[in-house]
Amino acid sequence: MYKKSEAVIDIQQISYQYENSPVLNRVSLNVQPGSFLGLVGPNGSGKSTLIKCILGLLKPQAGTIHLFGTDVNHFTKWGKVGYVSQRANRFNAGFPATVFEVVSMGLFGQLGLFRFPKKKDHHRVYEALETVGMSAYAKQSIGRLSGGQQQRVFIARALVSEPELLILDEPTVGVDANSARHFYDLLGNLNQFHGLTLLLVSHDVGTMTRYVSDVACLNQTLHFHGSTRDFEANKDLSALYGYDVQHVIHEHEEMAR
Ligand SMILES: Nc1ncnc2c1ncn2[C@@H]1O[C@H](COP(=O)(O)OP(=O)(O)OP(=O)(O)O)[C@@H](O)[C@H]1O
Repeated sequence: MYKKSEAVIDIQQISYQYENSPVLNRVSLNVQPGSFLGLVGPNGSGKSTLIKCILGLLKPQAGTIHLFGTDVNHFTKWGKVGYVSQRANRFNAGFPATVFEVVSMGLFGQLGLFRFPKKKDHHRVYEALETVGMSAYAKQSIGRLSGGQQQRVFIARALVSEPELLILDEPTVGVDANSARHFYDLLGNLNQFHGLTLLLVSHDVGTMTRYVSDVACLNQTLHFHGSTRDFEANKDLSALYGYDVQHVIHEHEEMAR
């Protein structure tokens, strides 16, 4: 039995609806320190909505969410939480920022917008780029990198504030299979050797389950939450959540681009 204060994320019975359409129904989930949780579910099952609730961007109509033991409504230590969104790797070639500048943006939360990075911060940016194997690209323009390389830069941006929890929403959409594999290797290393707690939303269940320690299956309600081994042993569940899921872009997402 875990204590609430020990969980990195503790979600109790949350429900969320957009106007009249219910999306999350009494979802409870906890993420323990050092774990690597893969969140899976079909299109429209509420995964991104759940992530937005965890990040305090949406307020559930019922239930509670605690981050590091603090109610999300009162949580202020956002430097502990890194987030990489679905659309992080979609900069076009003309975007006027270097890789170094993009990663430096991850420090703004701590520095304040009007303080320029000092030498120490400079070092942290390079260290984060080193961790993701992209330090050689620091001076390049972000838009000229491949989708997979951009994605690594966004991980570096999230790492520069030295988070304890990293949340990634569909990070490998639009990235080729080889880059995606390298990307998962990187996440596996961050989890195992840097002790980072990870929450990953992905449709690529086959690849994901080779890396994650735990799996949560969501379709408005939580259908399963347990170890990867137990998920794979449950053949009906792994077939249902593993193979019939395609990534489809929603109309409201398309409009937001
Ligand atoms: N801003 C919004 N306004 C109204 N409805 C929304 C909004 N965002 C999402 N929805 C709807 O809520 C449901 C859940 O969406 P959500 O994006 O959380 O699902 P998802 O599991 O992340 O889907 P996908 O795997 O396709 O990204 C969908 O039916 C979606 O159309």
